[in-house]
Amino acid sequence: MCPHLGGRGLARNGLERGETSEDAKMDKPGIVITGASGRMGRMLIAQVLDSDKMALVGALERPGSEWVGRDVGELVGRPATGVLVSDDPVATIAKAQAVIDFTTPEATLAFAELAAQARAVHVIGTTGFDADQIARLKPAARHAPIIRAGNMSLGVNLLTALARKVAAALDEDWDIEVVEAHHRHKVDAPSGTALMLGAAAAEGRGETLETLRTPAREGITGARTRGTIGFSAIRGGDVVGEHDLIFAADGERVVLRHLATDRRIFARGALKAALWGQDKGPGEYDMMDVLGL
Ligand SMILES: NC(=O)c1ccc[n+]([C@@H]2O[C@H](COP(=O)([O-])OP(=O)(O)OC[C@H]3O[C@@H](n4cnc5c(N)ncnc54)[C@H](O)[C@@H]3O)[C@@H](O)[C@H]2O)c1
Ligand SMILES: O=C(O)C1=N[C@H](C(=O)O)CCC1
Repeated sequence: MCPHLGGRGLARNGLERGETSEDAKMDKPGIVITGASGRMGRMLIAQVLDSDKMALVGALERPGSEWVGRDVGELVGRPATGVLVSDDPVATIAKAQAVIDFTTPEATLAFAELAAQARAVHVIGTTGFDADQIARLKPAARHAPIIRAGNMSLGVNLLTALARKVAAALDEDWDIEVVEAHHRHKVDAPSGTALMLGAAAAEGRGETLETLRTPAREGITGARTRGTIGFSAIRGGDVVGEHDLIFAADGERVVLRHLATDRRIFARGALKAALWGQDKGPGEYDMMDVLGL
């Protein structure tokens, strides 16, 4: 781990004598967006540019991206901002008070180390981590806050709290299944949201998802094993994200459903997390912490 490069606690209210609004803007938490040209990256850049509570200080793309060296304004169909897309995470993250990251698991692991060196809040929306990759985030969380959630929307986090309660109230006569649908470009399954809902249901039953999760079904699977949690994934078109958590018993079903129709809900949650984390100590947090659920 390198010495402290960045640091938080820069936010303050009002202008100092002789200071312009542009100067004051620099005292707001400086945000770096990774995966800048991605579906979420563009959404995040637009929301940070529109916010009066934070300032965009950097944007990252993978080396070789056609967007490297171009102004982020161009990415979101706006005038030039002076912030150029970079492929240099070391120099860019050193300037950050928060890094908002919706990329890939391996990229996120590298950014976690750099955010920790800068003592910057790392907001992780990336999904598709395996257990080993999640464990590899731990050293970074000893130096700065990491806020990670498979879904940053208020609706899904509320539903997750509800899922825990419903699962606690219903016994194993109620089979639990998660069915999710996403756009044709999504690379991971089950979705991060599906895993959040499954984990909450398992917790409600006093178990972990690792013990209750049933492998994906294909062929002659045999009858369902009582008490397990199953997952099914649909991929197609431009579906933003749909999740059903189904509790199925003889004669009746309870279905908890979330439908996302606009990616702005995820970006909104991520910006909230970046601000919330500014006065938090090192550690691992999630959106339930941010939202106080
Ligand atoms: N937690 C949530 O609320 C939430 C919401 C939406 C998407 N996601 C997740 O966010 C991730 C991204 O989703 P998306 O739809 O924006 O994908 P996307 O493919 O459109 O965007 C990912 C971007 O990351 C860039 N990237 C990859 N490696 C990089 C690197 N080393 N450095 C910099 N940039 C790099 C890619 O070039 C791409 O532009 C996925 O894991 C997705 O599941 C999470
Ligand atoms: O578009 C995606 O990819 C999404 N990923 C998250 C997940 O895996 O649940 C959240 C919904 C959209």
